[in-house]
Amino acid sequence: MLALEYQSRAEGSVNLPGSKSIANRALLLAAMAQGETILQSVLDSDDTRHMRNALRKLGVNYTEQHNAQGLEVRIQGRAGGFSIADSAELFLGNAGTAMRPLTAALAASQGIFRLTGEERMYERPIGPLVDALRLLGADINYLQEAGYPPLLIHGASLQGGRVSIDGSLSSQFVSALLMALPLANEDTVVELTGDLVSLPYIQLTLDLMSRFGIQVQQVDTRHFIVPGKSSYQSPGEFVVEGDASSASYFLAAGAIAGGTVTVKGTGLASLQGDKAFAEILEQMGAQVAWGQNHISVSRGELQGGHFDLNAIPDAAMTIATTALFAKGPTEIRNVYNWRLKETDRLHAMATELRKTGAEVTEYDDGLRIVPPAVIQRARVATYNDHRMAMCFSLLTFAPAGVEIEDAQCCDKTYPEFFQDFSAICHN
Ligand SMILES: O=C(O)C1=C[C@@H](OP(=O)(O)O)[C@@H](O)[C@H](O)C1
Ligand SMILES: C=C(OP(=O)(O)O)C(=O)O
Repeated sequence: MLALEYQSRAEGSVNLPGSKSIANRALLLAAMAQGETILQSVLDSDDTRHMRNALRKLGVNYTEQHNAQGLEVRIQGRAGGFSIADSAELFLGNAGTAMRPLTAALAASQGIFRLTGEERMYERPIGPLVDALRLLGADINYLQEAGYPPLLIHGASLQGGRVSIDGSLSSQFVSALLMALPLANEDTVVELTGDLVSLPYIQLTLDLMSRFGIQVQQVDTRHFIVPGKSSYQSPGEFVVEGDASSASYFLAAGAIAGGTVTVKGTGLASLQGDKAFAEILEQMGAQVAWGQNHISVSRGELQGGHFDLNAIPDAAMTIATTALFAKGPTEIRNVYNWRLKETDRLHAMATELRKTGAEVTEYDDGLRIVPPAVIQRARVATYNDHRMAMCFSLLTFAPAGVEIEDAQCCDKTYPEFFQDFSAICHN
């Protein structure tokens, strides 16, 4: 249990760790590309370790070295899919950005692959992705419950042509399919169905594919054409930008208790949708200054509000704890898929926010949070969810402080979070 005592002020700057979403995409695309890729500032955390270990088991040659910018990974690309002589078991923890993309890439590779993970991974759906891949000729079997990992994949050649995929539970299904389709035998027209979620992550995938030499044609918001029989091309050196979701905890600290807090590594030029978190803070009353590659936030009189946060589901959790410091209620809506992530985040968040004295209504797709007159000291359970540990750290700015159970679950995306966070906190 980690006790965070009262801190009256937030001030300083932080060099963000690399983006999880970009690192796991870049690692996979570099492994399938023609030529050597040197990835710089790669996030070194559980989620990217699962991807890196999986690539190693798939026979990808790479070296790792720490330098001043963080982790450098030099990858010898395979100029195509993966090929192993017999079978491999890949343990992917609870990393959605490893499980979903590898499922698609391995369905189009050679060999027999068993994809396993933590218990929670077996409760996170993958059915819509498997359905789409099967339509293209993939041979994928569920080893436990239909629609969920673990999976047994017999690599096959994917046909291409036309395919539709339901994007209403996770954008990762769409991203995974798009990234694997250059391995198919012909071009593929992809149609997205359902109420789409987390859209900026699909754009991120298209941007990364383009950086690795594959141009996807976007016909309209629901139709894409991906060239088949194509190989990714190494961009040479590629620098992973700072993680915009990780930035949210520091920016919220500035909004609540600034001083000015600056995050370095994400900003106007960032490819990540979660940079929009700073705009929500601004709407709540914080002062925000943008640079190409940094964002600074200073304190303002924070007001609650009504926000549709479907586009920024990860940073949205930080709005829920920031809401405790705002005047008036905050409603966060259209985040139904919080229920499918590291834990049922709607339920977990409602339960833990109530411990502070807040009045919380849990909807199917969101929360209404009425802040308490005085925030109570809570012992916050984290449900093995890194973002629960990180977003509740903001309660250090309440005079009562906060206690966080199993705080080290932040290892999933940000092992040094509490060191970096304490460096901007002052009493
Ligand atoms: O594609 C990605 O890198 C991600 C997409 C989002 O998931 P959903 O599309 O499931 O909302 C996000 O929550 C996750 O942390 C990373
Ligand atoms: C939802 C998340 O992770 P994953 O990539 O496992 O989906 C997250 O990081 O908040």
